[in-house]
Amino acid sequence: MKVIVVKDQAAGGKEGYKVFKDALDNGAKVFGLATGSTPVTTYKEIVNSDLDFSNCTSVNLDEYVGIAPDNEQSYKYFMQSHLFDAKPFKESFLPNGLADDPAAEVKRYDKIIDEHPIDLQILGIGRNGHIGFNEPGTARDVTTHVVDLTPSTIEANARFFESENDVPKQAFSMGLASIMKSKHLLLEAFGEDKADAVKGMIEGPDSLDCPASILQNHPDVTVIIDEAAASKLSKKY
Ligand SMILES: N[C@@H]1[C@@H](O)[C@H](O)[C@@H](COP(=O)(O)O)O[C@@H]1O
Repeated sequence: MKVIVVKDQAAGGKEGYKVFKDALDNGAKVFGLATGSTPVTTYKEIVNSDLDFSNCTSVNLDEYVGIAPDNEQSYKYFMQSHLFDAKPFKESFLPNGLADDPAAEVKRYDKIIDEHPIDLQILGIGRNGHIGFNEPGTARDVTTHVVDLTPSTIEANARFFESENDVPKQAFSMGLASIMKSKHLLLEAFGEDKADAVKGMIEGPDSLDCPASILQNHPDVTVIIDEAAASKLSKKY
């Protein structure tokens, strides 16, 4: 893993932007995208740049079950407002939170990922080490699936909703096997509440208890963290 420690999230956004730019310059055509507060500064740098994704495809990591794409809490809405409105892609895929038949939706999404192999996948990390919505204990050979969110994730994501009760209890998520197929992975983490998860990912045992520790097995991972998220690492990076 290439670990880059920056002062704060704003500086992390600038580093994240460089990874996207390098990928584009090197011919990347398919970008795996993430939501949450973490990638926001990277998306902002991209929006304020002249990078052009109009010949590219995006494939998002996850979406809440039961939420319509035009609902402000949906990940689709997040992507529109943080990136796509300013930087449209040729085509953009997200799971459909309102799919009538979840099993068929999972198949549809796996087919999309198979047909659009991801060149660069950006990831955040949950406080419990989840990536996408792959919670601790998730098997590593799983592709897209419906996840029952853990109380810790529901509590952490409640800040985006009026109350914790409004947070959906399930989500569609790319699986760990799908994520590991991406050519290059960029994981970002900012703030002290990510320090344990970051330590588990980089220095902890490679274990299902910390889903992000699977990244220790990927040949091309860039990790961008701020000093607070790096504060529990025993080695200097
Ligand atoms: N499914 C998302 C993840 O993709 C994200 O990485 C994580 C961290 O969110 P944040 O970046 O807001 O801390 O939260 C959610 O659960």
